[in-house]
Amino acid sequence: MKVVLATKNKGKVKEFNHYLGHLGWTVVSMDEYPEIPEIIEDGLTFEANAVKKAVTVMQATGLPTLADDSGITVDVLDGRPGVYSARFAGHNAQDEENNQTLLRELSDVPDEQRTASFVCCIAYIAPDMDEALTFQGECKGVVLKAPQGGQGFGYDPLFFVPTEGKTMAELGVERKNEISHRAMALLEMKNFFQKH
Ligand SMILES: O=P(O)(O)OP(=O)(O)OP(=O)(O)OC[C@H]1O[C@@H](n2cnc3c(O)ncnc32)[C@H](O)[C@@H]1O
Ligand SMILES: [Mg+2]
Repeated sequence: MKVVLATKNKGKVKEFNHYLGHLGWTVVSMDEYPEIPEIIEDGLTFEANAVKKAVTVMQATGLPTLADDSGITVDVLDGRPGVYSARFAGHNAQDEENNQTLLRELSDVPDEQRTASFVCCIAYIAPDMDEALTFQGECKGVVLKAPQGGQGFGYDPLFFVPTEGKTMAELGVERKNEISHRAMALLEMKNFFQKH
């Protein structure tokens, strides 16, 4: 299977390539389609944004397309930043700035109240389909008070996974792709395609 991966996030590209490579899928990067304009992620849910990204890129390329919308939901912040995770510190914010914003918002919050989840929705659509398929995944963790680890991307250095005894940034792509929110959504997708 040949698919376009509708993301500009290099960390996601690495994880998808690693996972889909094992499945024997051929992945075409968005770099090959510089003419596709920026997609405004104005959905109120991960699903709405993932579908919007997948549909836009499928229509522009005429190829089967996968998109991912994801983020961190922090319990004590009533689920924020959620779908706004990429823009927590403002439009076009860097990972480092978003992480600083998260640490600041949680500066007075004790350890036992720093629980959070990483959430991922993957959308798949091909030209012959009426609507996108979507697959969800979630991974529970705790937001640390300082970053730990140098792998991964985004909020990974702050996201401690109790069952692993490590942050996501300490796991490496192989292990992250077995336990992360993205891995869970990819597993759902893999199971679907094995049955259909
Ligand atoms: O929209 P695309 O082009 O795919 O790339 P993006 O980085 O803007 O991706 P999103 O809109 O889905 O925003 C996701 C946000 O959540 C963060 N995030 C998502 N998955 C993550 C992961 O596995 N580890 C750490 N942070 C993650 C990521 O850093 C962004 O700030
Ligand atoms: Mg985005």
